[in-house]
Amino acid sequence: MTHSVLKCPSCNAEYTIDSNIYICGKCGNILDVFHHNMEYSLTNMKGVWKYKNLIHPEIPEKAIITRGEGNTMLYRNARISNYSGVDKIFLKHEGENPTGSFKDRGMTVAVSEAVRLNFNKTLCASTGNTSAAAASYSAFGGIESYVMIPGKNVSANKLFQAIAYGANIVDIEGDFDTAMENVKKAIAKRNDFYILNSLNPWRIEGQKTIIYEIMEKIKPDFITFPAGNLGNTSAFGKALMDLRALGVIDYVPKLVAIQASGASPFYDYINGKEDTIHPVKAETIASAIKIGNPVNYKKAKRAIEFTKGIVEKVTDEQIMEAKREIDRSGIGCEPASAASVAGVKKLKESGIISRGDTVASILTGNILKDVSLVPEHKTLSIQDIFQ
Ligand SMILES: Cc1ncc(COP(=O)(O)O)c(C=O)c1O
Ligand SMILES: N[C@@H](CCOP(=O)(O)O)C(=O)O
Repeated sequence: MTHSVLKCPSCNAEYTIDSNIYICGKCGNILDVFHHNMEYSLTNMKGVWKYKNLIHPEIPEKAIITRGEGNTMLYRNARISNYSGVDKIFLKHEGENPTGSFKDRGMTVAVSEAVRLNFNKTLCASTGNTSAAAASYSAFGGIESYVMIPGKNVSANKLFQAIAYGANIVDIEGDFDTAMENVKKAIAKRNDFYILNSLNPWRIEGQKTIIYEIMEKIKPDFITFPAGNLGNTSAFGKALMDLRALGVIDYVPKLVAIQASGASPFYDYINGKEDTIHPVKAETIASAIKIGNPVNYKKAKRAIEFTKGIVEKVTDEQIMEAKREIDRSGIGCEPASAASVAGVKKLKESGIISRGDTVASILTGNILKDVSLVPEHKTLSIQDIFQ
C-alpha cells in the first residue's frame, strides 16, 4: 500500500501528512511529498485525478475539490514550427484549465488537502494567476480565501477573477517578492491559514500531471516552459523522477526553464555555477514571471540536474514577438507563457535544439489573462467592406 509523508529533500527528515507544515523543522528546507511504495496505476477519473495514485493516494474521493482541471490540448501548428525553426514542436495549453492557468492543477490538490485538514482560511501571494485559482477553488470548497497582491503589478483581469470569486484582497505595497515575504511571515506567526503558494508541496504534486499527460502522448527531447517562482520546474523534475523510478519511461527529456532577462536569478545561479541564488529586483513586461527571489530554487536545481536540463533567458521583445506568433496561430496565450516558444527559437538559433528534435512547450496561461498590451492593428470602416 502506498503511504505518503512530508519529507525534507535535504536532510531526509519525515513528517506525517497531518502535520501543518511546509518547511523542514530541522534544516529549514521546503518539504516534498514522498509516496512510499508508489505504484503506477491510473483511476477512472479525468484530468489531474486520473493520476491520484501518484499525487495523493490516500485522500478519500469524497474530500476532493475538483473543477475538472487537466487533460489539456497538445497542439501542433505550422506557423509555430516555422517561427521556432523546429518541425515537431507541440504546445501544451494550460490556459485551458478552469481559471485559465496551470495553477488549477496544483490548486485542486492543495485545496482538497486544506479541506481534509479542516482549514477554513487559505492564503497566498500572487502575481495574479495563483490568486485567481486560490480564490476559485477555496470558494468551491467552501473556504474563505485571502490573497496578497502587489496591486500595481497585477493584470486587471486576474485581479477581477480573485475579487469576483470572493477573495479577501490584501494590497501589497511593493512587488510579488514582498508579498511572498509576508506569506513566509504568516507561516511563522499564524497557523490558521492554509498556504496555497507552490511552497506547499501538494501544489507540486498536482502540477506533476502536466508531464504525465505529455509523456503519455509524445516522446519529447526537450520540455520548455516559463519560469518564475520555480514551482513548475520542481514539479516537472519530480514527475520525471517518478516515471523513471517506476519504469514508465526509458529515457529522461531535458527540462528547459526560460526566464525573462529582467527576472532571471535562476539563470544566473545555474549558469554562473553560484553557491546560492542571488535575489534580484525583477523587471519584465511578463508580470506573471516578474519574480526576483524564487522560493523553489533548490528543488528546481534538482530538476535541472536530474534531467541534464537548461536554464535560458529571453528579452521582453523576444517574448512579445513569440506571443504575436502564438496569438496569430489561433492558439493564443498570456505574455509570460510565450517565453516557452521564444526560448525554443533562441535555443534553435544557438544550435542547442535542432530542427528534427521533438519539443513540448508549455503555455501556462490563456490569452485573456492579460490584455493590457493590445497589439497594433488597423480598424476598417464600414465603407471598406461595401465600396
Ligand atoms: C502564466 C504563468 N506562467 C509562468 C509562471 C511561472 O511558473 P513558476 O512560478 O512555477 O515558475 C507563472 C507563475 O508563477 C504564471 O502565472
Ligand atoms: N505567477 C505566480 C507567482 C506565484 O507562484 P506560486 O506558484 O508559488 O503560487 C502567480 O500567479 O501568482
